Amino acid sequence: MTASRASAPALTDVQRRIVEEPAERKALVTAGAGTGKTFTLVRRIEYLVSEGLTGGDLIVLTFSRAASVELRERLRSLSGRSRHVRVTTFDAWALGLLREAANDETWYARSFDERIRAATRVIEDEMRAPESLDAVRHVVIDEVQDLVGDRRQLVDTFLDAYECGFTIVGDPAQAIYGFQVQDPEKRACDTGRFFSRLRERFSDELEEFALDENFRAASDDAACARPYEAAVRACSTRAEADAVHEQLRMELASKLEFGDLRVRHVRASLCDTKLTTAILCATNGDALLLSRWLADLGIDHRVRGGTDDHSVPSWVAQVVSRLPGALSISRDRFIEAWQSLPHTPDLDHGRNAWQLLLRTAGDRSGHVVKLGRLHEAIARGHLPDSLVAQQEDGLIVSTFHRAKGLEFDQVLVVDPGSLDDEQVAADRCDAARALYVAMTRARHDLYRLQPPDAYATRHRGFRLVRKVKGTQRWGRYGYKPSQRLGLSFLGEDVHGDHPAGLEQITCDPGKVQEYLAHKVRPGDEAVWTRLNDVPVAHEKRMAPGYAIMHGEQIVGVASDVFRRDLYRFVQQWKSHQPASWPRHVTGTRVDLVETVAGEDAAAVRAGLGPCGLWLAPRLIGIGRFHYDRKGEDA
Ligand SMILES: Nc1ncnc2c1ncn2[C@@H]1O[C@H](COP(=O)(O)OP(=O)(O)OP(=O)(O)O)[C@@H](O)[C@H]1O
Repeated sequence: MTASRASAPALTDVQRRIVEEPAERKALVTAGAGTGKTFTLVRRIEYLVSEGLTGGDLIVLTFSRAASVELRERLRSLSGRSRHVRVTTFDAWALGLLREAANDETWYARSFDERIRAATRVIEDEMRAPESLDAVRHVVIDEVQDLVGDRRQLVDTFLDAYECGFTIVGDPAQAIYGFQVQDPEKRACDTGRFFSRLRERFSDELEEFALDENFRAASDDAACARPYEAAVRACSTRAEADAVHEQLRMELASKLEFGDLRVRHVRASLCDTKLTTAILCATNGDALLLSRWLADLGIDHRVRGGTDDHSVPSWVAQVVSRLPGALSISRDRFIEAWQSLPHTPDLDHGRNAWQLLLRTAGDRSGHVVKLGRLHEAIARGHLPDSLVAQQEDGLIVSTFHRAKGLEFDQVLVVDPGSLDDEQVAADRCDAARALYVAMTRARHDLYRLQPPDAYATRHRGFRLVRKVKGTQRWGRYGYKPSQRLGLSFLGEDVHGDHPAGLEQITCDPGKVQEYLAHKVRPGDEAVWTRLNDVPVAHEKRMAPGYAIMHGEQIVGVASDVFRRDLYRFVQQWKSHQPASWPRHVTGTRVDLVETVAGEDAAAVRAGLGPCGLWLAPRLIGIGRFHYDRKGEDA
């Protein structure tokens, strides 16, 4: 997705004007999909750096870790000091401000939204606002259409309080991060409010720009959603959303069907490594079922996680396990351990890995990594974006939302179907904009893809796979209201406090770690097996324990989060009867093997050293329940 500076395309006249504005300029750029907003921002940052701005003078803000990694990657392709500009998410920026204002470590334990609100109060209060903010000369924000709720307030407050220039870019037609404001009414009011506030507040100084040349779409098919941009941008009522959603669906229906994936040459063109390919679905439930279909056909792929899903790579725990008893690591010891890892990782990658660890948990000298600090950073999720970046190569399956900001050579879009009657206007507008985003991601080819009924969330107009109330999960229901046939998995479903083998079901934890490092691969099947028949603690509202099996080997046990959500799901209908719990749950796959930070004492008891870091599988998919009792089998 990046190009070296020498081979980078030339800027258009408007792009150049934006790029070369003085640092004190307040510039708002609104433009459609694929018109080069991010491309222009990168060059703008490069220009500002060439004009003498440094890390302290320049703030670059993005929404998600994925967006900040993408922007940083693009900056890295440039030469000089712009490679080192700090790109940060709103959440990381807020946390940084709070820590500067008062070195109170308890901020880590608060939610993202709490930190954002607290950081806003810090900026408002002259006595507490960090001095570093006085130095800021320019703020760059990408995808500003998503700025709603607390994050909008944070930026509003900062721009009111500090006199600095800004370059803010966005596309109102792609405003779909509605989850930041749960209440759809409030969300409808908030959408677009940042743009209008900016225009009011800086009416005299604001310089507005529009980009209108689409550089992404190199074919008519790839450009087919463009004519709907104005309608998508403007839609705010139920009728408008329904109309444009239907028009986009009809446009999609006129595109070529990708073909039957059971046919070998069709599969081969899906997995062509010379092309980047994405399959996009409306919901995560759709994406998980589609992923199951691909797995059943033996097609390698990755499901794109959410913005806050992050996993620490397995090499971290593997390196630590090669340094028994160590409390800190030097570069030489790290490289030595790195070279002994399985799957012969290359040395350049090892040198980068060392730099990432230093950034995460380096000591004052900048030459040694403290393992205690590393444990703390992993446990708190306070990690550099590049350490936890999702792997983006190969075939990607994603929701429409999560594909925002990305582009691919070929894109296959699954028809989202008509909007549900019960959806309110704000959600309908979000859905129309999400479909527009999906249909604007292709560089060359845009296709339709229809999964078979067995892998679709709807059957004969009935939603058999739907969101489970009060959880982030997707549930598989039957035609009878009492039927509970499966549940989706989340990142935190494998118990992380103690390593596999130590509690609930005992075996040699060291051997499990070896097994995870050498035998478990992304895409492998995992089966959840109920550990006991005791109808567990109803007062704790938890389902029984489950062991996670990879073939004959136990690789983990279910976390309390999973057991509570399973309890809630199964008991939803049968609240006055003792529930029957699935004997097995199949249909889960290993997403990856990751490093987790658990209890130090548990690691010591397990013979895994003093650092509390070990390997655990992360699982994905919508499981399928298998019950003991006849007639209830899924
Ligand atoms: N002046 C240009 N000449 C040639 N290609 C360009 C130019 N500007 C941008 N591009 C290319 O157009 C594509 C889209 O650019 P970019 O991702 O920056 O668009 P965007 O407006 O941020 O898109 P979206 O909002 O849809 O994510 C990229 O491949 C980029 O390299």
